[in-house]
Amino acid sequence: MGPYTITYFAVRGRCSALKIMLADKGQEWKEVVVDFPDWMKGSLKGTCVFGQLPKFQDGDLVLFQSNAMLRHLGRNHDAYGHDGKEAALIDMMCDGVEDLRLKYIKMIYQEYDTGKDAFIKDLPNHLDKFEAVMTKNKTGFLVGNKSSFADYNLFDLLLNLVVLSSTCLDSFPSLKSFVGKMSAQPKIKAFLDSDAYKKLPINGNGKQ
Ligand SMILES: N[C@@H](CCC(=O)N[C@@H](CSC(=S)NCCc1ccccc1)C(=O)NCC(=O)O)C(=O)O
Repeated sequence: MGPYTITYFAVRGRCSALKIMLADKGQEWKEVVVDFPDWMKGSLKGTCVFGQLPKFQDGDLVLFQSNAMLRHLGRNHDAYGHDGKEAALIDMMCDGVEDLRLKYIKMIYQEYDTGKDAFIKDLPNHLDKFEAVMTKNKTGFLVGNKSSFADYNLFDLLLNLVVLSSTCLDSFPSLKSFVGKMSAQPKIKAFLDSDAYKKLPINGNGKQ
């Protein structure tokens, strides 16, 4: 696999789950950081399948859609379950994470001042679904007995949510333990402690 190149804006956004997974799998990658004014000129945008970033290159394979990138790495780095049934459940959980991520993104970019408090108030109604799955599975992962791309996606989103509301996991012990264990994984810890990660804002509008 590889070499890997990630082309994105100078934000964590939709690429930090991907990078956390790559780091945990001991992989290296190149980054092409796109300046927003350059992006607005349209030459790169016109080459993107959906007119958007991130763009992910794995050798001569070029992918768009951040969840497709996670699935591709899941297939190639033993993070897509032990069989078709687990793979289907992992897909389901990744789609569930995407639903919550989209609500988060909408609040951050479109409704931060008027909608932040309501979002935080409603958050337990979403976190309790992931808490129930994590608790029922008993392994410390969403599905099966090893980390999948859905776990990296959830972990990244939970890190953002804890920045937004530091106490949001206090009523969810399985999720809190999950974040603690993932954060303590040596390769993940090294990446989260790196300047490459820390120097980037979570979102593109300075809100978090
Ligand atoms: N379904 C896609 C969504 C990709 C996406 O939304 N990309 C955004 C960036 S990712 C994101 S969280 N966007 C939120 C707002 C934003 C825009 C530009 C820079 C940073 C953030 C983008 O390319 N915006 C520029 C454009 O559409 O011309 C995926 O999962 O990759």
